[in-house]
Amino acid sequence: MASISSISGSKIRVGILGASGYTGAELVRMLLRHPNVAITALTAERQAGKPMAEVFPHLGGYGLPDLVKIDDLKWDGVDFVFCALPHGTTQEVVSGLPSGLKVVDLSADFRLTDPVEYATWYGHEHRAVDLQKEVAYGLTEFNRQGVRKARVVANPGCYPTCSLLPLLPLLMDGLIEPGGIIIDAKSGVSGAGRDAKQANLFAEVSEGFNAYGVGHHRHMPEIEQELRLAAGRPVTVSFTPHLVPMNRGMMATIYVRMADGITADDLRATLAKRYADEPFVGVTPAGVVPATRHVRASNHCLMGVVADRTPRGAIIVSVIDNLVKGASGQAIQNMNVMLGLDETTGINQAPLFP
Ligand SMILES: NC(=O)C1=CN([C@@H]2O[C@H](COP(=O)(O)OP(=O)(O)OC[C@H]3O[C@@H](n4cnc5c(N)ncnc54)[C@H](OP(=O)(O)O)[C@@H]3O)[C@@H](O)[C@H]2O)C=CC1
Ligand SMILES: CC(=O)N[C@@H](CCC(=O)OP(=O)(O)O)C(=O)O
Repeated sequence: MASISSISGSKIRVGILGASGYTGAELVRMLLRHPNVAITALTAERQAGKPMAEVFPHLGGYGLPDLVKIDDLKWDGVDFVFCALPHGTTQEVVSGLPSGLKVVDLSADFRLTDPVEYATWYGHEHRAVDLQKEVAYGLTEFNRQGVRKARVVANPGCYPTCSLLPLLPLLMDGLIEPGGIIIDAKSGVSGAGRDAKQANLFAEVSEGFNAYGVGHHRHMPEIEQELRLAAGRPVTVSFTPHLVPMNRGMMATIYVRMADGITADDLRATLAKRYADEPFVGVTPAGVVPATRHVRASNHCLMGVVADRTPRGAIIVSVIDNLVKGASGQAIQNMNVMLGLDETTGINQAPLFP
């Protein structure tokens, strides 16, 4: 049998932990068209031992390695790791990896910089406090330098990505007030992962939709952590996620109060200027708000701004694909930055419409 390095030539040999899950499969789908990458290892837990095509028939015929348990993985055949495991399992796994490996972690385990805050929201002590200090938060458009230098990158959550991209530039420029921000967000069901859960059964999800985590969702501290850095002072948000009957897609409808003398046109102009050179972030023209199908299966975030009738009120609508810019696409964007590749390599496909 040929060795891994001779199969992959000079390509970067990538391992995906959690490849039997939704974000793992999305990483595989996207990396198969990445010209600098060879997928050399895929792991699973309950599905270990199976060929990828048995778990995901749409990924058959690409010569992918079979799924193995993490403990059975041959690390000498891997240069770069994507970790797509449930939060709570990842701190121990990542801190046990060979020290030369670069990692993008898609879970929430390394996103909160304060281990005390982590313990408060995730219900257990942080298990890799020393490693946490060297992790970069990977909202790529706002931390390229940190991501470039980091060995471990914490990929942001899907709701934080969708909310932070419009809010950060406006807070940084003092165009909106840091108090009273309301984020009313909706996610497709793939956001909850592939694990069987009663709440995600067709009969529970279809023909209706529901709010969840009301008043206490764990993405709140992550959003506030990054908004605090942008505003230079504490920021609290009201954040309510909803589960809607679609497979993929996410929308955040955000209510903000503008600073004195600022108009919705000013907000739109500021966002358009901030993102003019960004390949993955766009702003819709006045009078147009984006829909989830405008970014489906792409690494794009699209946002629109409208004046509200309330005094100094504005409404921002931001959309992403939770599995792409909200997870696997942004993870590959971060890998590209960490490896000094063109940031758009392998992930610059247009959205799938309709
Ligand atoms: N889905 C989304 O839209 C987003 C997800 N994320 C985060 O990305 C991570 C992966 O999410 P997602 O792909 O949706 O999750 P899934 O539930 O679909 O997949 C989880 C994966 O982890 C494996 N796994 C589960 N438990 C263990 C364990 N104890 N040890 C080793 N492997 C294990 C599963 O293997 P098996 O099935 O074989 O047991 C599976 O491959 C999560 O942390 C999630 O919060 C982040 C942003 C968006
Ligand atoms: C629809 C749905 O259930 N979505 C998930 C968010 C997915 C995600 O980004 O979660 P992590 O922070 O674990 O990465 C949730 O609300 O928990």
